[in-house]
Amino acid sequence: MTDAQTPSLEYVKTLVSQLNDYSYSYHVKDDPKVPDSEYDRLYKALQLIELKNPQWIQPDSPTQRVGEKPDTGFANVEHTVAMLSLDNAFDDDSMLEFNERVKKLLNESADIEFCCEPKLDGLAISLRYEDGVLVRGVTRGDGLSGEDITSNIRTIHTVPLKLRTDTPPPVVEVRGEIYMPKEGFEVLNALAKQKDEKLFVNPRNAAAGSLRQLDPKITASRPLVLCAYSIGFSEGWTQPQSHYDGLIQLGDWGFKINDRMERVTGIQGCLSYYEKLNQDRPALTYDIDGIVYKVDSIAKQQELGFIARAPRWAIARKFPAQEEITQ
Ligand SMILES: Cc1ccc2cc(C(N)=O)cc(O)c2n1
Repeated sequence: MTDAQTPSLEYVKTLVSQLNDYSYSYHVKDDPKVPDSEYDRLYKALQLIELKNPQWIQPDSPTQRVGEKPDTGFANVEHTVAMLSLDNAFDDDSMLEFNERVKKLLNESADIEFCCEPKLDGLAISLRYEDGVLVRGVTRGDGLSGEDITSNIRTIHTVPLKLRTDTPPPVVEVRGEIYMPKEGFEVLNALAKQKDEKLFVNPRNAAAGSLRQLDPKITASRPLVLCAYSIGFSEGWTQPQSHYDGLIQLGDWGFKINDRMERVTGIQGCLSYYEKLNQDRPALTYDIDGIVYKVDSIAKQQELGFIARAPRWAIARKFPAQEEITQ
Protein backbone atom coordinates (compact mmCIF):
# COMPACT_ATOMS: atom_id res chain seq x y z
CA MET A 1 0.00 0.00 0.00
CA THR A 2 1.49 3.32 -1.06
CA ASP A 3 1.53 6.15 1.47
CA ALA A 4 0.28 8.87 -0.83
CA GLN A 5 -2.82 6.97 -2.02
CA THR A 6 -5.48 9.25 -3.50
CA PRO A 7 -8.37 9.24 -1.02
CA SER A 8 -11.36 7.28 -2.36
CA LEU A 9 -14.23 5.17 -1.00
CA GLU A 10 -12.40 2.07 -2.25
CA TYR A 11 -9.24 3.11 -0.40
CA VAL A 12 -11.26 3.74 2.81
CA LYS A 13 -12.78 0.23 2.55
CA THR A 14 -9.32 -1.26 2.02
CA LEU A 15 -7.93 0.60 5.05
CA VAL A 16 -10.88 -0.53 7.23
CA SER A 17 -10.48 -4.14 6.12
CA GLN A 18 -6.71 -4.06 6.70
CA LEU A 19 -7.02 -2.44 10.15
CA ASN A 20 -9.73 -4.90 11.20
CA ASP A 21 -7.56 -7.84 10.06
CA TYR A 22 -4.64 -6.51 12.11
CA SER A 23 -6.90 -5.93 15.13
CA TYR A 24 -8.38 -9.45 14.83
CA SER A 25 -4.92 -11.02 14.76
CA TYR A 26 -3.74 -8.92 17.71
CA HIS A 27 -6.79 -9.06 20.02
CA VAL A 28 -8.58 -12.30 19.09
CA LYS A 29 -5.72 -14.58 17.95
CA ASP A 30 -3.06 -13.01 20.23
CA ASP A 31 -0.83 -13.07 17.14
CA PRO A 32 0.16 -9.50 16.08
CA LYS A 33 0.89 -9.20 12.35
CA VAL A 34 2.35 -5.67 12.35
CA PRO A 35 4.05 -3.40 14.90
CA ASP A 36 1.76 -0.96 16.76
CA SER A 37 3.43 1.89 14.85
CA GLU A 38 2.20 0.53 11.51
CA TYR A 39 -1.32 0.04 12.86
CA ASP A 40 -1.32 3.61 14.26
CA ARG A 41 -0.02 5.01 10.93
CA LEU A 42 -2.88 3.43 8.95
CA TYR A 43 -5.43 4.32 11.65
CA LYS A 44 -4.42 8.00 11.51
CA ALA A 45 -4.56 7.95 7.69
CA LEU A 46 -8.11 6.56 7.89
CA GLN A 47 -9.16 9.14 10.50
CA LEU A 48 -7.91 11.96 8.29
CA ILE A 49 -9.78 10.74 5.20
CA GLU A 50 -12.97 10.15 7.26
CA LEU A 51 -12.69 13.65 8.72
CA LYS A 52 -12.68 15.16 5.21
CA ASN A 53 -15.14 12.59 3.74
CA PRO A 54 -17.63 11.59 6.51
CA GLN A 55 -19.92 10.12 3.85
CA TRP A 56 -17.30 7.35 3.34
CA ILE A 57 -17.30 6.25 7.01
CA GLN A 58 -17.94 2.48 7.21
CA PRO A 59 -20.07 0.92 10.05
CA ASP A 60 -17.17 -1.39 10.97
CA SER A 61 -14.51 1.32 10.85
CA PRO A 62 -12.27 0.99 13.92
CA THR A 63 -12.62 4.76 14.38
CA GLN A 64 -16.32 4.18 15.16
CA ARG A 65 -15.71 2.01 18.23
CA VAL A 66 -15.72 4.83 20.76
CA GLY A 67 -18.80 7.03 20.34
CA GLU A 68 -20.62 9.59 22.49
CA LYS A 69 -22.52 9.00 25.74
CA PRO A 70 -26.15 7.88 25.13
CA ASP A 71 -28.48 10.87 25.82
CA THR A 72 -30.46 8.98 28.45
CA GLY A 73 -29.40 5.95 30.49
CA PHE A 74 -29.43 2.43 29.08
CA ALA A 75 -32.71 1.37 27.48
CA ASN A 76 -34.23 -1.95 28.55
CA VAL A 77 -34.46 -4.51 25.73
CA GLU A 78 -36.28 -7.85 25.67
CA HIS A 79 -34.16 -10.83 24.58
CA THR A 80 -35.46 -12.55 21.44
CA VAL A 81 -34.62 -15.88 23.12
CA ALA A 82 -34.29 -15.91 26.92
CA MET A 83 -30.72 -15.97 28.30
CA LEU A 84 -30.72 -18.98 30.56
CA SER A 85 -29.11 -19.47 33.90
CA LEU A 86 -27.54 -22.87 34.52
CA ASP A 87 -28.29 -25.53 37.10
CA ASN A 88 -25.28 -26.03 39.35
CA ALA A 89 -23.47 -29.22 40.39
CA PHE A 90 -21.07 -29.11 43.34
CA ASP A 91 -19.78 -32.67 43.36
CA ASP A 92 -19.20 -35.70 41.13
CA ASP A 93 -22.40 -37.46 42.28
CA SER A 94 -24.47 -34.55 40.93
CA MET A 95 -22.61 -34.87 37.63
CA LEU A 96 -23.35 -38.61 37.53
CA GLU A 97 -27.04 -37.85 38.22
CA PHE A 98 -27.04 -35.20 35.46
CA ASN A 99 -25.60 -37.70 32.99
CA GLU A 100 -28.07 -40.45 33.99
CA ARG A 101 -31.01 -38.02 33.79
CA VAL A 102 -29.99 -36.91 30.30
CA LYS A 103 -29.56 -40.48 29.08
CA LYS A 104 -32.92 -41.50 30.58
CA LEU A 105 -34.77 -38.56 29.05
CA LEU A 106 -33.16 -39.32 25.67
CA ASN A 107 -33.78 -43.02 26.10
CA GLU A 108 -30.09 -43.33 25.19
CA SER A 109 -27.86 -46.18 26.38
CA ALA A 110 -24.72 -45.02 24.53
CA ASP A 111 -22.30 -42.40 25.97
CA ILE A 112 -23.43 -38.83 25.38
CA GLU A 113 -21.06 -36.38 23.64
CA PHE A 114 -20.56 -33.28 25.81
CA CYS A 115 -18.98 -29.92 25.01
CA CYS A 116 -16.93 -28.62 27.95
CA GLU A 117 -15.66 -25.11 28.60
CA PRO A 118 -14.38 -23.03 31.51
CA LYS A 119 -17.16 -20.97 33.12
CA LEU A 120 -15.70 -17.46 32.88
CA ASP A 121 -16.42 -15.22 35.86
CA GLY A 122 -17.68 -12.15 34.04
CA LEU A 123 -20.93 -10.81 32.64
CA ALA A 124 -23.09 -12.48 30.03
CA ILE A 125 -24.20 -10.39 27.07
CA SER A 126 -26.11 -10.91 23.84
CA LEU A 127 -24.93 -9.32 20.57
CA ARG A 128 -27.26 -8.90 17.60
CA TYR A 129 -25.86 -8.86 14.05
CA GLU A 130 -28.00 -7.98 11.04
CA ASP A 131 -26.47 -8.88 7.67
CA GLY A 132 -23.24 -9.37 9.59
CA VAL A 133 -23.12 -5.88 11.14
CA LEU A 134 -23.30 -5.37 14.92
CA VAL A 135 -26.52 -3.51 15.73
CA ARG A 136 -26.95 -4.06 19.45
CA GLY A 137 -25.39 -5.39 22.63
CA VAL A 138 -27.59 -6.22 25.63
CA THR A 139 -26.72 -7.41 29.15
CA ARG A 140 -28.28 -10.65 30.43
CA GLY A 141 -30.34 -8.74 33.02
CA ASP A 142 -32.95 -11.09 34.48
CA GLY A 143 -32.64 -13.46 31.51
CA LEU A 144 -35.77 -12.13 29.81
CA SER A 145 -34.61 -8.54 29.24
CA GLY A 146 -31.42 -6.55 29.78
CA GLU A 147 -29.81 -3.14 29.32
CA ASP A 148 -28.84 -1.88 25.88
CA ILE A 149 -25.11 -1.12 26.35
CA THR A 150 -24.24 -1.09 22.64
CA SER A 151 -22.14 2.09 22.92
CA ASN A 152 -19.93 0.42 25.54
CA ILE A 153 -19.84 -2.98 23.82
CA ARG A 154 -18.49 -1.38 20.63
CA THR A 155 -15.36 -0.22 22.46
CA ILE A 156 -14.26 -3.83 23.20
CA HIS A 157 -11.69 -4.96 20.59
CA THR A 158 -12.75 -8.62 20.78
CA VAL A 159 -16.30 -7.63 19.78
CA PRO A 160 -16.45 -7.81 15.95
CA LEU A 161 -18.21 -4.74 14.49
CA LYS A 162 -18.79 -6.89 11.39
CA LEU A 163 -18.67 -10.70 11.03
CA ARG A 164 -15.65 -11.94 9.04
CA THR A 165 -17.71 -13.57 6.30
CA ASP A 166 -19.24 -12.52 2.95
CA THR A 167 -22.27 -14.73 3.65
CA PRO A 168 -23.54 -13.80 7.14
CA PRO A 169 -26.97 -14.97 8.34
CA PRO A 170 -29.57 -12.17 7.88
CA VAL A 171 -29.97 -12.16 11.68
CA VAL A 172 -27.85 -13.87 14.34
CA GLU A 173 -27.56 -13.23 18.08
CA VAL A 174 -24.31 -14.31 19.72
CA ARG A 175 -23.98 -14.90 23.45
CA GLY A 176 -20.74 -14.47 25.31
CA GLU A 177 -19.09 -13.53 28.58
CA ILE A 178 -17.28 -10.22 29.03
CA TYR A 179 -14.47 -10.53 31.54
CA MET A 180 -11.41 -8.68 32.78
CA PRO A 181 -8.15 -10.71 32.71
CA LYS A 182 -6.40 -10.97 36.08
CA GLU A 183 -3.42 -8.88 34.91
CA GLY A 184 -5.65 -6.08 33.62
CA PHE A 185 -7.50 -6.11 36.95
CA GLU A 186 -4.24 -5.77 38.91
CA VAL A 187 -3.09 -2.83 36.73
CA LEU A 188 -6.51 -1.12 37.03
CA ASN A 189 -6.43 -1.40 40.84
CA ALA A 190 -2.81 -0.25 41.00
CA LEU A 191 -3.84 2.86 39.02
CA ALA A 192 -6.87 3.39 41.29
CA LYS A 193 -4.61 3.08 44.35
CA GLN A 194 -2.21 5.68 42.94
CA LYS A 195 -5.13 8.06 42.41
CA ASP A 196 -6.58 7.28 45.86
CA GLU A 197 -9.72 5.96 44.13
CA LYS A 198 -11.97 3.08 45.21
CA LEU A 199 -10.51 -0.36 44.43
CA PHE A 200 -12.49 -3.12 42.73
CA VAL A 201 -12.97 -6.26 44.82
CA ASN A 202 -12.44 -8.71 41.95
CA PRO A 203 -12.21 -8.85 38.12
CA ARG A 204 -15.93 -9.62 37.76
CA ASN A 205 -16.96 -6.50 39.69
CA ALA A 206 -14.40 -4.47 37.73
CA ALA A 207 -15.86 -5.74 34.43
CA ALA A 208 -19.43 -5.00 35.60
CA GLY A 209 -18.47 -1.49 36.73
CA SER A 210 -16.66 -0.84 33.45
CA LEU A 211 -19.67 -1.89 31.37
CA ARG A 212 -22.10 0.23 33.40
CA GLN A 213 -20.20 3.45 32.66
CA LEU A 214 -22.39 5.94 30.80
CA ASP A 215 -19.31 7.34 29.06
CA PRO A 216 -17.96 4.84 26.45
CA LYS A 217 -14.55 6.53 26.70
CA ILE A 218 -14.20 5.13 30.23
CA THR A 219 -15.28 1.64 29.10
CA ALA A 220 -12.80 1.93 26.20
CA SER A 221 -9.98 2.53 28.71
CA ARG A 222 -10.71 -0.72 30.60
CA PRO A 223 -9.08 -4.11 29.69
CA LEU A 224 -12.26 -6.02 28.79
CA VAL A 225 -12.42 -9.19 26.69
CA LEU A 226 -15.39 -10.94 25.09
CA CYS A 227 -15.38 -14.74 24.86
CA ALA A 228 -18.30 -16.07 22.76
CA TYR A 229 -20.06 -19.14 24.14
CA SER A 230 -23.15 -19.82 22.04
CA ILE A 231 -25.37 -18.86 19.17
CA GLY A 232 -28.76 -17.54 20.36
CA PHE A 233 -31.59 -16.54 18.03
CA SER A 234 -30.84 -16.73 14.32
CA GLU A 235 -32.77 -16.86 11.07
CA GLY A 236 -32.12 -17.30 7.36
CA TRP A 237 -29.32 -19.86 7.58
CA THR A 238 -28.68 -23.50 8.55
CA GLN A 239 -27.26 -23.49 12.09
CA PRO A 240 -24.56 -26.12 12.87
CA GLN A 241 -26.15 -29.18 14.51
CA SER A 242 -23.43 -29.49 17.14
CA HIS A 243 -22.69 -26.94 19.87
CA TYR A 244 -18.95 -27.51 19.32
CA ASP A 245 -19.28 -26.80 15.58
CA GLY A 246 -21.31 -23.70 16.43
CA LEU A 247 -18.41 -22.40 18.53
CA ILE A 248 -15.96 -23.13 15.67
CA GLN A 249 -18.30 -21.16 13.39
CA LEU A 250 -18.20 -18.23 15.86
CA GLY A 251 -14.39 -18.40 15.81
CA ASP A 252 -14.44 -18.27 11.99
CA TRP A 253 -16.70 -15.18 12.16
CA GLY A 254 -14.08 -13.35 14.23
CA PHE A 255 -15.06 -14.05 17.84
CA LYS A 256 -12.65 -15.17 20.54
CA ILE A 257 -13.71 -18.60 21.75
CA ASN A 258 -12.15 -20.31 24.73
CA ASP A 259 -9.05 -22.30 23.78
CA ARG A 260 -9.81 -24.76 26.60
CA MET A 261 -13.14 -25.68 24.98
CA GLU A 262 -13.26 -29.43 24.27
CA ARG A 263 -15.69 -32.12 23.11
CA VAL A 264 -15.60 -35.24 25.32
CA THR A 265 -17.41 -38.59 25.43
CA GLY A 266 -19.54 -39.63 28.38
CA ILE A 267 -19.40 -38.75 32.06
CA GLN A 268 -15.82 -40.04 32.36
CA GLY A 269 -14.74 -37.47 29.77
CA CYS A 270 -16.49 -34.77 31.84
CA LEU A 271 -14.84 -35.84 35.10
CA SER A 272 -11.37 -36.01 33.51
CA TYR A 273 -11.90 -32.52 32.04
CA TYR A 274 -12.79 -31.25 35.53
CA GLU A 275 -9.67 -32.74 37.11
CA LYS A 276 -7.40 -31.26 34.41
CA LEU A 277 -8.93 -27.78 34.51
CA ASN A 278 -9.01 -27.69 38.32
CA GLN A 279 -5.25 -28.36 38.27
CA ASP A 280 -4.61 -25.67 35.65
CA ARG A 281 -7.00 -23.10 37.17
CA PRO A 282 -4.40 -21.04 39.11
CA ALA A 283 -2.33 -20.62 35.93
CA LEU A 284 -5.26 -19.29 33.85
CA THR A 285 -5.03 -15.60 32.92
CA TYR A 286 -8.70 -15.10 33.88
CA ASP A 287 -11.01 -16.02 36.76
CA ILE A 288 -13.36 -18.96 36.34
CA ASP A 289 -15.93 -20.27 38.80
CA GLY A 290 -16.51 -23.67 37.24
CA ILE A 291 -17.02 -25.61 34.05
CA VAL A 292 -20.01 -25.56 31.70
CA TYR A 293 -20.96 -28.95 30.26
CA LYS A 294 -23.44 -29.05 27.39
CA VAL A 295 -24.93 -31.92 25.45
CA ASP A 296 -23.18 -31.32 22.12
CA SER A 297 -26.02 -32.40 19.79
CA ILE A 298 -28.41 -29.51 19.13
CA ALA A 299 -31.15 -32.02 18.25
CA LYS A 300 -30.66 -33.70 21.65
CA GLN A 301 -30.69 -30.28 23.36
CA GLN A 302 -34.02 -29.47 21.72
CA GLU A 303 -35.38 -32.92 22.65
CA LEU A 304 -34.37 -32.32 26.27
CA GLY A 305 -35.81 -28.80 26.35
CA PHE A 306 -35.76 -26.63 29.41
CA ILE A 307 -37.16 -26.76 32.90
CA ALA A 308 -38.17 -23.19 33.96
CA ARG A 309 -35.17 -21.15 32.83
CA ALA A 310 -32.38 -23.69 33.27
CA PRO A 311 -31.75 -26.05 30.34
CA ARG A 312 -31.94 -29.82 30.95
CA TRP A 313 -29.03 -30.22 28.55
CA ALA A 314 -26.44 -28.21 30.44
CA ILE A 315 -25.01 -27.94 33.91
CA ALA A 316 -22.39 -25.76 35.58
CA ARG A 317 -19.96 -27.77 37.75
CA LYS A 318 -18.72 -25.18 40.30
CA PHE A 319 -15.27 -25.02 41.89
CA PRO A 320 -15.03 -24.28 45.61
CA ALA A 321 -15.18 -20.47 46.02
CA GLN A 322 -11.76 -18.84 45.79
CA GLU A 323 -10.79 -16.91 48.94
CA GLU A 324 -11.89 -13.30 48.43
CA ILE A 325 -9.12 -11.10 47.10
CA THR A 326 -7.92 -9.01 50.05
CA GLN A 327 -7.39 -5.35 49.12
C1 LIG B 1 -26.43 -21.64 28.33
C2 LIG B 1 -25.31 -20.93 29.02
C3 LIG B 1 -25.58 -20.03 30.07
C4 LIG B 1 -24.53 -19.38 30.70
C5 LIG B 1 -23.21 -19.63 30.29
C6 LIG B 1 -22.10 -18.97 30.90
C7 LIG B 1 -20.81 -19.25 30.45
C8 LIG B 1 -19.63 -18.59 31.07
N1 LIG B 1 -19.79 -17.82 32.15
O1 LIG B 1 -18.50 -18.76 30.59
C9 LIG B 1 -20.58 -20.16 29.39
C10 LIG B 1 -21.67 -20.80 28.79
O2 LIG B 1 -21.50 -21.68 27.78
C11 LIG B 1 -22.99 -20.54 29.22
N2 LIG B 1 -24.04 -21.17 28.61
